[in-house]
Amino acid sequence: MDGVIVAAFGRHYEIDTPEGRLRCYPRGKKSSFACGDEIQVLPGGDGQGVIEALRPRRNLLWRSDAFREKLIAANLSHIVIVVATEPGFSDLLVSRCIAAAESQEITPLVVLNKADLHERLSAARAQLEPFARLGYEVIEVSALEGADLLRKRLAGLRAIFVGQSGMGKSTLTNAIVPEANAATREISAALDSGKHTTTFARLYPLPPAQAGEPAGWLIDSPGLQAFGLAHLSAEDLAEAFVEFRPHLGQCRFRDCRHEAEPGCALRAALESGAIHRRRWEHYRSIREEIAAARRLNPGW
Ligand SMILES: Nc1nc2c(ncn2[C@@H]2O[C@H](COP(=O)(O)OP(=O)(O)OP(=O)(O)O)[C@@H](O)[C@H]2O)c(=O)[nH]1
Ligand SMILES: [Zn+2]
Repeated sequence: MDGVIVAAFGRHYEIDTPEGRLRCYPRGKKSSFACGDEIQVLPGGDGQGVIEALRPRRNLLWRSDAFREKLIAANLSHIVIVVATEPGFSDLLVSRCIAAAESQEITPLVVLNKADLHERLSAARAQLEPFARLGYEVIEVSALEGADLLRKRLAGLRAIFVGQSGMGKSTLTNAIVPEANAATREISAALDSGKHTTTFARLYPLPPAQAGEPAGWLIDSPGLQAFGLAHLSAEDLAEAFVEFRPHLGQCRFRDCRHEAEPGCALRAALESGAIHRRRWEHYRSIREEIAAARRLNPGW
C-alpha cells in the first residue's frame, strides 16, 4: 500500500494511506525518513504497519553541523520562510534557508507575518529588500487577520514552513488548515497550557489550486535558530547564491577562493553593486561555518 509520512518520531512514523492513518515502524533498526516521504507500507492490522520501501525522493531538505544531520522534509515544491515584524528576525537565517532550498531545487518563498504590527513593518521590509531584489517572492500577511492570500498562494503546493520560534508558523498553519487547529487544541489540552510550541514537524493536506488538479500539502515544523549547511561544499554554497551564478568561473584563477585574489569576478560584482553587501556577508559567514565543521570532522 502507498502512503505519505505525515509525522516522524524517530522510532515510528505516522503515514497516511488510502485506508486511513497508520502508525508504522521501519523494518530494520536504521530509520531515516522524513515528512513528505512516499512509502510502501505493509499494513499489519490494528492501525499499525511496517515500512517496506521508500519511493525515490524528488528532493530532501536537511540540515547538518560537524557531527549531526537532521532530515527535515522530502518531496517539496516550496520552502516558505516565515519571518515577522516582531520579534526581530535574522536575515542570515533567511539566506541559509534560501541556500538550502536552492541547493535542492526547491522554490523559496518569504512570508512576512504580523503585518498588523505597523510600527515595525518598514524596518522588516528593509531587511527583506536584498531578497526581494533578487526576485524572491515576499508575501505580507497577518495570521490574526486570516491569511487568505497565503492560503490561495499555497493551494496545490507541497510546502514547508520554516523559521525562528515565535514568527507565527503555527498560527499561520491554523489559519490555513482547519484540521491543524484541532490538533493544536488537543496538544494544548494535553499539556494543560494555552501556549503551544511546535516540537515536531507535521504534514497537513491542502486543497488543489483548481478543481481536477493534484492536491498539495503543508508541513509545520519546529522553530529553528540554526540551519547548518555542513553538507554543502564551497562550490555548492556559491551556486546556492543565485546572484553569484553569472560570475562563477569568471575569476582569473580557476581555484579562486574569492578572498583577496586579483581578478576575482565575485569581488568585482560586489564592488559594482551587482552582489548586495549583506548577501556577501551571509555567504562569507556560512562558508566559514562550513569550513569550521569540516575541520572538526574531516569525514564530511
Ligand atoms: N500581532 C500578531 N501576532 C501574531 C500573528 N501571528 C502570530 N502571532 C502571535 O505570535 C506568537 C507566536 O506564534 P506561533 O504561531 O506560536 O509561532 P511559531 O513560529 O509557530 O513558534 P514555534 O512553534 O515555537 O516554532 C503567538 O503569541 C501568536 O499569537 C500575527 O499575524 N499578528
Ligand atoms: Zn573569485
